[in-house]
Amino acid sequence: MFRITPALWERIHHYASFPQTGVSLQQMVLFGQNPSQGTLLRASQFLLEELPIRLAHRVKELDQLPHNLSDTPSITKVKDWYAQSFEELISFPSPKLPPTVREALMMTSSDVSLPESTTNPSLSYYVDDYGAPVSSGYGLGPAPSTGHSSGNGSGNGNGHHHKIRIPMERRYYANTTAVNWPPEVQDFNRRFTKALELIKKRHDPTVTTVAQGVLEWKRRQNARNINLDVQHWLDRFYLSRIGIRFLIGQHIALNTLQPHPDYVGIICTRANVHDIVQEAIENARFVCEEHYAMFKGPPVQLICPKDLHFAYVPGHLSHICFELLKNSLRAVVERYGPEAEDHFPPIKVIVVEGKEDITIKISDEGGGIPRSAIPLIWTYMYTTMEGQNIDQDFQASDFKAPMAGFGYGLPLSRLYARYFGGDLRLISMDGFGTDVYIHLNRLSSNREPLP
Ligand SMILES: Nc1ncnc2c1ncn2[C@@H]1O[C@H](COP(=O)(O)OP(=O)(O)OP(=O)(O)O)[C@@H](O)[C@H]1O
Repeated sequence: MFRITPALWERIHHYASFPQTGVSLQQMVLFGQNPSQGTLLRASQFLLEELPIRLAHRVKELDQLPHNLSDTPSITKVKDWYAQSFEELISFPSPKLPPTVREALMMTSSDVSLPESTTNPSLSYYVDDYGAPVSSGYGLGPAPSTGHSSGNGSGNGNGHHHKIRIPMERRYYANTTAVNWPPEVQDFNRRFTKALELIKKRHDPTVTTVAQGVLEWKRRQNARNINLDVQHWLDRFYLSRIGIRFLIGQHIALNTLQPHPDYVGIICTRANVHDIVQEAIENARFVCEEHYAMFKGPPVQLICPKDLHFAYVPGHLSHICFELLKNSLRAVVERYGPEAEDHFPPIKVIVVEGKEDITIKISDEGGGIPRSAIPLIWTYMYTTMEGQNIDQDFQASDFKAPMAGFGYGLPLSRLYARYFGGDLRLISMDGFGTDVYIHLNRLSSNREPLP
């Protein structure tokens, strides 16, 4: 079993004293196009610096959770995973590179204009425990030296040597197409990708394990709902996890997937909204029919231009739509009863493209939600499904959920929407039905909100 030694704690605290650096979807698209081994190396070096900072922030937070939550075995387990991944990254051996290659790596592009990112509007939602808005963590503060970060191996590796921090777009990217990369570079990229794959896998069950911890704690406290500070903490923690997994997933994809004209890593530059929503409708109806043992679930009407494209991570959008559709289907079935199979009122999905946003509205006639319950629906663990238990199968991934019962659908979907500068809103007409609006920022220049 992994243990956090006092020396490791010291490193964790040191890294946690540095701000995290947010990236935007637009930057990731531009930097990841036609990557050379040099670009990939540069991206690895950025991650070797950025990921330990993000992980360290989380280990520290996991350790300082309020109300003795950090004592639950599940939370301790998650903390150890974060610390272990942190240690693997900070001790990852740097490549031995000839001076010419090191110089080439430091070159940033002159013919590509590097896009800057803008503040993510959802950042204002993530306040710290004292009610103050959290900072974006972006800026020119000092960064810890990892011995990898500058690409020239000049860091002393003891973590106490500071240097001026350059903006993300210059740290992540180098214009390296005309360089002949020695085999060491490819070898390093391959090894680093393998290490990231292991780390990603280790953290697969994080959401369910943390949920388990909160559930244990809720039972111990005999509490019906979770406190506001725990709620805020979970929002920050899960949001940060989306970001860490996005960076890791993007890097693995860039290193391992065959080039595709519509994809840069896991980002689809021409994500077709109609097709993604249609697929989510089919999947949600299937799960609903299985769950209620029905032949035909409530009908879903989709009104969406067939040629509406934008740059997005399709997995994030499918996840949001699937979760919301499941909620609507369940509400309709429970209001009318499974025997009303042929008379269910349809759920309407309308997609519209505006100047800044693409908005998806999902309207159901499932009876709505009483106003008194509205604040609760955004809290984790709030569900009206009977027999709340964490399905062990759910561990496999975030994207394989049962019909309902976990109380994570709405709050997690909202985090996914906010991650790239969008939002999620719900308006209910008690006694009639619910409208949910998914706002997606189509400009994709917002950097990640990093609490
Ligand atoms: N469209 C809707 N109509 C009526 N009630 C809804 C609707 N959407 C959500 N709710 C209510 O909000 C609660 C919380 O929803 P949420 O999606 O967060 O969790 P869940 O569906 O219960 O479980 P899961 O984590 O599996 O999604 C639901 O249990 C339900 O009572």
